[in-house]
Amino acid sequence: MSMKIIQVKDYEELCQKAAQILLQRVKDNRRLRLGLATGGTPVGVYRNMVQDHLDHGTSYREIQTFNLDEYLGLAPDHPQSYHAYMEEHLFRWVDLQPNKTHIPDGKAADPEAECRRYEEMIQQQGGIDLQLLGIGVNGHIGFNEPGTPFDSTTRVVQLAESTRRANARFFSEQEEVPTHAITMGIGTIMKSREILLLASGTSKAPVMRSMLQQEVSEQLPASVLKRHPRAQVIADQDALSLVEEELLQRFR
Ligand SMILES: O=P(O)(O)OC[C@H]1O[C@](O)(CO)[C@@H](O)[C@@H]1O
Repeated sequence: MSMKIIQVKDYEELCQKAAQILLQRVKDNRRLRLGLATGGTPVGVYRNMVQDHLDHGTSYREIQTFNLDEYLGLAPDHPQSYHAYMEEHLFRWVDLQPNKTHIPDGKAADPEAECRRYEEMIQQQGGIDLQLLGIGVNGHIGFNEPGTPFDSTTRVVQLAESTRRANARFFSEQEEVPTHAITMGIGTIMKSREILLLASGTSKAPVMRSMLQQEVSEQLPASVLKRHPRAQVIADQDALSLVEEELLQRFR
């Protein structure tokens, strides 16, 4: 199977659909190794998972999670760190075990060593079964900006200015947005057995068109998913508003 697109009406439906797929995998495999993403898009997905946990008691006790990335220089308790984001939106509400949730340490004394440790730990734990992804307006996945080699692994990267601008909304000032991050590489992401990418809203419409239209290229990191044997994209009508119906048909 090659990359498939699930088209949904709006953000709410996107979140329901994504949560439904994640929950199914969690129920099928109590020891699932789940790759998690941050950013605005997955917030509603996590809300649906929390609601399901409260309503139906779906348990995460044996689940391991691996986050894609973390800002360099932000301690876990910094309010804009991805550690804090995960606590706020998911970890504190469900029964995930703290020793089974993994996020790169943005405050590591030796960031290069931290990257090696993180990459090795993922592979030692058996690799990721299902990786959740968002997409940046420039096509980045994780913090893998355009030009990232497809065989890259976990490493320190410099953020593109467009990424820092897009994420400035979470900080009080643009200057506070870190300039660097630790991110899984494209190679790390592509080793996942299954991938689920989410795209919502008109700001993602141009990049979604490019991703579907253009050849696979390191200039558009998310395009690599067209080479993954089990990748699905859930996108709402706004995100697909610039994609011609004929092109969409090829990914159904
Ligand atoms: O969901 P958003 O906020 O549009 O972000 C898209 C992507 O950009 C990032 O937030 C990084 O800039 C990723 O973590 C995310 O997947």
